[in-house]
Amino acid sequence: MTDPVTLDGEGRIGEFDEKRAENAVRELLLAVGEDPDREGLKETPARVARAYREIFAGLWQRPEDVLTTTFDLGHDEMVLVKDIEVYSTCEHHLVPFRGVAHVGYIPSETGKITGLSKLARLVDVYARRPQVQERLTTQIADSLMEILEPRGVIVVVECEHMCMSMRGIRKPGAKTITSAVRGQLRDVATRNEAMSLIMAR
Ligand SMILES: Nc1nc2c(ncn2[C@@H]2O[C@H](COP(=O)(O)OP(=O)(O)OP(=O)(O)O)[C@@H](O)[C@H]2O)c(=O)[nH]1
Ligand SMILES: [Zn+2]
Repeated sequence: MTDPVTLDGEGRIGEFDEKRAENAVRELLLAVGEDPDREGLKETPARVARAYREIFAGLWQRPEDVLTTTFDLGHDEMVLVKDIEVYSTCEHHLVPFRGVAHVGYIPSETGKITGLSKLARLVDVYARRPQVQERLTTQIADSLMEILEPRGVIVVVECEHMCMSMRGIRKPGAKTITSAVRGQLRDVATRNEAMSLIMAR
């Protein structure tokens, strides 16, 4: 099965090469000293390839593909969706990092807003790529600024990185918090209001 040709975030044309991923997983199993032909592993390369297709699906999506529904409601106060679950993949070790994202914005003068679920979809577009948390955070903020032209944006991401928990420094529970703030949300009072909403449990 091959994907239809799609555009990735940078406008490149391409497709996920499932066969190549499958071969690479088989090679990896051999490299770690496993037997990819033993009963339990026979289907694993194909399974992992399908999983990678899903985990990295965001490479073939653009933010404008998901921020489709916009309305001009004239609402000019802050809109904030918090605790959006994030599953992403650390580009250094190809292991997961997971946590939550909080995404807020103050609509444009005309009150251009988007569907709430679209903010969560936007998080997924960028999370489903090989990532670092800082880039994930700024990409969400910058694409919202570009597409909704709001007066301000705040994005806060809190994640635990498996590369710090299950290997290396082995510090499970350590959380990394990153933020990106644009436009009017840089004003101290507005930013503090957003942060108190985000931090309230
Ligand atoms: N800034 C940033 N660093 C990350 C992120 N995910 C993983 N890292 C770090 O990337 C670094 C890669 O460091 P290297 O020294 O090249 O790799 P390494 O030898 O495996 O490092 P250790 O994890 O310290 O064992 C590590 O310090 C990771 O903690 C991220 O989202 N943002
Ligand atoms: Zn890592």
